[in-house]
Amino acid sequence: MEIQVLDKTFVPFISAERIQNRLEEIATQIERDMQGDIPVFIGVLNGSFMVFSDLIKKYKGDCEMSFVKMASYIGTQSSNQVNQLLGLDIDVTDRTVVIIEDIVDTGNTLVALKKLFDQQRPKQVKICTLCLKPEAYKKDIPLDYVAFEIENKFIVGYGMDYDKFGRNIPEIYQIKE
Ligand SMILES: O=P(O)(O)OC[C@H]1O[C@H](OP(=O)(O)OP(=O)(O)O)[C@H](O)[C@@H]1O
Ligand code: HPA
Repeated sequence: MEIQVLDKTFVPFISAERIQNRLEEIATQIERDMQGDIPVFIGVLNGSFMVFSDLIKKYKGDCEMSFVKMASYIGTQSSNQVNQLLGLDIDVTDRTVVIIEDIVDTGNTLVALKKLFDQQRPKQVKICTLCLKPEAYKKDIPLDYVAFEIENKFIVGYGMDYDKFGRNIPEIYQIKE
């Protein structure tokens, strides 16, 4: 069923069940790749709060976690300027960092995050994202874990907003054009 968020109409896109199934697979994949390392999971606020919570509940190994807060979107458009609103409060020197994003779109946020983390000389930085828009992403930072590759259309729900609204919707909706 269609939903309305502010002035835009959205149609159902990825169900809550499909999200949980993919997160189960990705948690298992990360566990396998850690090979004894204790990762530091970093959630990128605001958008990643739901995927972060669900993914780390499915991760069975030892881990640490923290958050950073970045913002760049106005409505449905990237402003191309990524502002860091909350910085890193954990020492990641020589640690394996797993950055958890809700979506990689233009990749502007990812470039800013990579710069922030590389300054701290971690052992490695892995990138995990719930959604990736391959047509929009033109940066060369490799993505390690991608739950869904999607077309280049605006989405909302499961943490992601349209102009601050829609984050609390438990599944993902796509804009109706
Ligand atoms: O690849 P990009 O084009 O940079 O887009 C991806 C970023 O955009 C969203 O954040 P936003 O800046 O909207 O802040 P929010 O997390 O508070 O919604 C999303 O959570 C990603 O962090
Ligand atoms: O499609 C999107 N929806 C919500 N937030 C976003 N941030 C980048 N792309 C998107």
